[in-house]
Amino acid sequence: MSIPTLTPSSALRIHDLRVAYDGTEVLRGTDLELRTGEWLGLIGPNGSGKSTLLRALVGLVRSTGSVELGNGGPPGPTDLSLMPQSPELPPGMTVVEYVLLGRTAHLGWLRQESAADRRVATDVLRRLGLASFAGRPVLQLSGGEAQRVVIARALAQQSPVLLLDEPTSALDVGHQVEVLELVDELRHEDGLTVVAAMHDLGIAARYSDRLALLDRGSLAAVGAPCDVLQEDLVSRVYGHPVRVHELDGHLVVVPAPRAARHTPGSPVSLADRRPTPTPDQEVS
Ligand SMILES: Nc1ncnc2c1ncn2[C@@H]1O[C@H](COP(=O)(O)OP(=O)(O)OP(=O)(O)O)[C@@H](O)[C@H]1O
Repeated sequence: MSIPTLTPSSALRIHDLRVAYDGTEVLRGTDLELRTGEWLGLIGPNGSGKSTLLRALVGLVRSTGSVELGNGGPPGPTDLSLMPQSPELPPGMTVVEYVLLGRTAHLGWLRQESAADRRVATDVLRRLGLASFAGRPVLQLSGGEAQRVVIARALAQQSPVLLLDEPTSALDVGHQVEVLELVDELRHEDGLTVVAAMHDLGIAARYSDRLALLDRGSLAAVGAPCDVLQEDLVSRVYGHPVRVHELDGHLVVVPAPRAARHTPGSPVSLADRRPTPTPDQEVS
């Protein structure tokens, strides 16, 4: 695979990134270049390598290949911020203390948060509608509240590149839109670059400039959502037929029946005519 050219507006260049667990390669030679301010949606079935790719970018798993910032150097501790899929919430910590952990990489040698760090944390909490939760123990939050607090911690890091691993999986539709709109606002206002692994293909298409589709550790397609969300490609990669529709100008992906068992007017198969067995006729 050819090396993508690093343009001056690149936020990140990933070249030949590979990860193996116990000798089995689960991420195979990934090449991607992210433009500054771009939103890249990472999609693919369970186990296709989305989290592994995000974790490799921040050095949480051992990888080979290279990850470079736009200036050609390796990312430092404040350059990439990852919101993990299932973070552990520390017992005994309040919401604001947890969000302040996002400032860790910015702390000076005294390791003390400044008033400016606390301002960032409270501002992020306010923007996510979590101000009233600041003093609550993190372990007492609902799943959706906890997910927003974890996003708040990632945003408090104020990194130019934000990596989100299924950021809205626990959120109701209202909070889903609220969180994604806030991230979108930040990227337009501050030039934030976003990589978000998402299972809802319609939502991914709605917010992403480009989608990267992973299939068993390899990139099957990268491009504009309408080019990647092709019925035959998505059906093949996900192993289930899908239909892609356009609704109010947005793409919607819905599962299709694997094969119609019976439609009115069509011949009924023998299997369909067979009477349902009574309990004593059940075969083991
Ligand atoms: N720590 C680990 N040790 C061994 N194998 C792992 C480990 N973490 C992930 N894997 C394997 O690597 C592959 C990719 O997993 P990964 O979590 O990156 O997939 P994913 O696309 O994020 O999946 P999902 O959509 O289910 O979250 C899977 O086969 C998974 O079982």
